[in-house]
Amino acid sequence: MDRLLVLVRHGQSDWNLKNLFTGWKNPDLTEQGVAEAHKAGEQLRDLKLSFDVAFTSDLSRAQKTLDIILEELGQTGLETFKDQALNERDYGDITGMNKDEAREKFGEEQVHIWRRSYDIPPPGGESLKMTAERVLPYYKSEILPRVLAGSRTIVAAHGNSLRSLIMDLEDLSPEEILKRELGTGTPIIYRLDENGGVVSVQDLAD
Ligand SMILES: O=C(O)[C@H](O)COP(=O)(O)O
Repeated sequence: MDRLLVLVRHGQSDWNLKNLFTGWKNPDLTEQGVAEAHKAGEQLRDLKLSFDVAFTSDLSRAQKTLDIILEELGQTGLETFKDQALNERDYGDITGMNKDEAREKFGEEQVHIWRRSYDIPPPGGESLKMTAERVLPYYKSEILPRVLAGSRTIVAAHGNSLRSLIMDLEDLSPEEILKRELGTGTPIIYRLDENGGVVSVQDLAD
């Protein structure tokens, strides 16, 4: 049985381009982001992959990325579940702030801790651990059972909601996930065993 799980971070958004902390805000894809989504769809098509079910967040940059990918695969109208459990990490009070300006105001090290530490949240926002605490229950109750039943599954979501899932899938330590950067619009292809363990992983960025 093919237990296929493809994860893809949304294409570049307007606020990625402007270098702003985005979190739960809802900017659109840029032209480059749209192009990245088309490329992701082409890459999956070239690998002759298709899907039985899709999952995405409540935010339009991820939904549009998924729509474009499905269009490239000739699969518009595929059964799709949208849920805020897959939303980006909430950046709290620093949402909307420029990342360079935040470094000037709070210091390089503090901003790095907010962005990449495991369990220290930005003020009023979510740490990666808190993000995992909503992503993983949703993954385990809604997504994984379908993958294990043989439904070929694609998940279009966000840098940190996907990092929290990848940490669990690949059994990474807080130190290891710290260094894991996900490219915009770049699919990662997993094949799972009957218990949900990873048999193979192919990051199309490599
Ligand atoms: O929410 C954001 O600003 C980005 O999508 C992810 O931010 P990060 O690169 O700080 O994890």
